[in-house]
Amino acid sequence: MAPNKYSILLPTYNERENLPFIIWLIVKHFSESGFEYEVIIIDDGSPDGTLQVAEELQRIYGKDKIVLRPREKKLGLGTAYVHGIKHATGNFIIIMDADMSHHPKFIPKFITKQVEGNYDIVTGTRYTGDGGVYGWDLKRKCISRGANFVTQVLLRPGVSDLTGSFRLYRKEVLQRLIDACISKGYVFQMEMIARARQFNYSIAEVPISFVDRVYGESKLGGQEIVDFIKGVLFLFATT
Ligand SMILES: Nc1nc2c(ncn2[C@@H]2O[C@H](COP(=O)(O)OP(=O)(O)O[C@H]3O[C@H](CO)[C@@H](O)[C@H](O)[C@@H]3O)[C@@H](O)[C@H]2O)c(=O)[nH]1
Repeated sequence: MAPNKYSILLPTYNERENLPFIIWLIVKHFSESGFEYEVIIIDDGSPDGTLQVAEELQRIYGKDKIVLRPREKKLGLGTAYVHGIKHATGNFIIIMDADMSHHPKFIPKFITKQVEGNYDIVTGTRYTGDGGVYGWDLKRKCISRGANFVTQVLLRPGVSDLTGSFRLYRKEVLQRLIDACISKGYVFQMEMIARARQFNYSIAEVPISFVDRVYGESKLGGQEIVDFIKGVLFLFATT
């Protein structure tokens, strides 16, 4: 049987400063653990020149390790994953942020957990065990906690952190969930877990520390929050 291969989907929008660090850490942790991998960078026409940095990283680390699948304009986080999976050659997919809030040191823990329990999905949690959030102001903490509380009550997902987005999926599971999911943008992450529960996929959690970005800005704005509330109500009604 062929060894597992892990495709890391890395969506980027204005991540020029962060990209070299996150790629270096991904390469380091995969090299140390010996798992086979590729990183697929999905840049949405970032005006800060992220794609040029990605091209330079591809030159350094090689085209087999750094795959570029850019799009011309900003089309949202959810569709970036949809686009990325089309090009993934691994049998497992890892999705994570490129802004250093998700540390690649957790990836080997996700993989170990998946292998131990033969899970379909392993999801990072900030809200149990050693998990935590560092660097957010009170407003952002309240938004995240509030969103989690509401989704826990309405959707009863069986995972402690529904709005996080550091996850490992079996590729065919992710593909089926993507096909079933309607939401775009931030609520996409939440719908993925809600649909996974509907389909009876097994899900494990790994505590992670989420550290607020130092460079660049979050793309979470008023419209995303409105879309999120609409999305929760839609999932409450349909799952
Ligand atoms: N390609 C592409 N990438 C995008 C887009 N919007 C954001 N990204 C990339 O997606 C990642 C997360 O975006 P942020 O805007 O930094 O997210 P955040 O506000 O910190 O939110 C994070 O935490 C939330 C939970 O608290 C998560 O729900 C969310 O998915 C994300 O992980 C980053 O790598 C960013 O460059 C887009 O339209 N297109």
